[in-house]
Amino acid sequence: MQGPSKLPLLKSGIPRQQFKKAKDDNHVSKTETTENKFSRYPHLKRRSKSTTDLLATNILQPLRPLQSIIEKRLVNGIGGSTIKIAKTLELPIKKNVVSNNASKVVPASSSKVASASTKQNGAIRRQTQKRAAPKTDDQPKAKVVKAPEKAKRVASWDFKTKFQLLNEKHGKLLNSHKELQEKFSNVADYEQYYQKYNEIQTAYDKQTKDYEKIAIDYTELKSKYEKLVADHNSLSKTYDEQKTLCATYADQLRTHEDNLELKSKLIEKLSTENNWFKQKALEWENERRALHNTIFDLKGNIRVFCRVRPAIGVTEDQKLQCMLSYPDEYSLEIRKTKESISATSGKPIDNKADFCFDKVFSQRTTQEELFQEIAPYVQSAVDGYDVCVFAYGQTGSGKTYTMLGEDYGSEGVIPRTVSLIFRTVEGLKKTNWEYEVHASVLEIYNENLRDLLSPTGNQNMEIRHNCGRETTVTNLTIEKVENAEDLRNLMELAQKHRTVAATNYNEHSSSLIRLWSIIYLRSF
Ligand SMILES: Nc1ncnc2c1ncn2[C@@H]1O[C@H](COP(=O)(O)OP(=O)(O)OP(=O)(O)O)[C@@H](O)[C@H]1O
Repeated sequence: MQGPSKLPLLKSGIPRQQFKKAKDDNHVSKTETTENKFSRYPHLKRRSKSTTDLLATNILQPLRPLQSIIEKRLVNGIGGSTIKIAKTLELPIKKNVVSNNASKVVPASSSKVASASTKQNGAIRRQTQKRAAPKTDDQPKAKVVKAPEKAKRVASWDFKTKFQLLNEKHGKLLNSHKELQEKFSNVADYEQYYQKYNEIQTAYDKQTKDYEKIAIDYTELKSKYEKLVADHNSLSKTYDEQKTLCATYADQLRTHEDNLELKSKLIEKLSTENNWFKQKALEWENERRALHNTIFDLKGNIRVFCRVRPAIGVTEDQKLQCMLSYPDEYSLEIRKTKESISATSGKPIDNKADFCFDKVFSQRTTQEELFQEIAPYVQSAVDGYDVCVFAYGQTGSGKTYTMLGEDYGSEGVIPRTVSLIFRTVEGLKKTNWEYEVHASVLEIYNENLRDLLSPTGNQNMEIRHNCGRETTVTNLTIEKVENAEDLRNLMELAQKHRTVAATNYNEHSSSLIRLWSIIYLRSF
């Protein structure tokens, strides 16, 4: 260890080697420092300390709150005079602050000019640093470049002048403070900006909510869009299939159209032939009618048939009084079972009788077989000729059974005639014939006429014959019938009226003539 006592001391009492080191480190001025002077003039040092304390208490301390503001203003480019004041007052000044004036605060390595200026004013700066060092050890140190103007030298003991200078600087600081206050009046603008900011924030929040809503809608729409795209693809596929199908159908349609054209021509040809055949059929029909009528004329206009009904209420062991035999289809032979002897000659009487008819129907003849013989007359009626079919015989002989019949399968002549008429008419309509069928039912009893289709049974009726050989009955109900069912209904109605009227006369009287049906056809 090297103790300080062994080093040569300077006049101020500082070891020379230490002083030299301080000088090299630029911590100590070449000239005599204020501290040395104070050490030489203790009374000045005491006065100086009390004045510095006074300044620090009364001037510097109130100005401390402005320190940060001044720094900000310096950063924002406030004039170099403020920097000077700050430097003078040893206020901590931020680095990297560049002023437009001659005085600058710059980084130590940023400018050679700054270094040169620092050298020129090294003494003053070192003095200031030395004074300020004990007060603000923890404050950041700033490299201050003083303006090149020559500072007014003030004697170190002339505290009055220093105080005046400080007062002037204080006044300048106040002015600066005033300027700053004026500039801080822009706070109102900031409030407006803040209000504007709030409005913008509110609008931003609203826009954010709208955006979120739109985002949700967008998601839904996107899913819908994707669904629609899928549907579109499906429909497109179906459309393509249908298009292909349409093309196939179009080809088929063209083929059918060609076929249709051919068939139309064929139909036209067949239609011509059909008309020819219709014409021929009409001619043949007229010829047939003429031949049919000729045959009936040859057979005779009035034809008599005989039908034998089976015995009713007779058992097989009971012996009948007569025997029937049918030598041929036109003859009927009746023979008595008991021989009788002539009272005059005493010889046996011939008990046999022979009858001839246009046709004989035995008791085994069915309704169908009988109608086969009647049917040609129906054809004559349809051909336009007058035809009358009636049954004659004693009571219980089977007239009603033959003409009307009984249950299903044993229908008589009239129901079968009705069915045949309408079948024939339907066939003839195809050969351009038009038919109307009318029906009436008339009963004659003791020269009195009764209309069986009228509920009141019209009494004022007369039979009249005109020159055209047409026989009519006045006030007779004539109903137009469209089909077989209509005609059967009319016959049921006539049967009903007949039953009511039967109480007024003798049903078994030979004076009763019942014209069950007068059916006439009108052809065009
Ligand atoms: N061919 C037949 N086959 C079977 N039964 C028959 C035949 N003809 C008639 N009959 C029967 O004889 C009975 C008398 O017949 P129907 O009533 O037809 O006689 P009718 O001549 O009409 O008598 P009326 O003049 O009194 O009215 C009936 O019971 C009927 O069923």
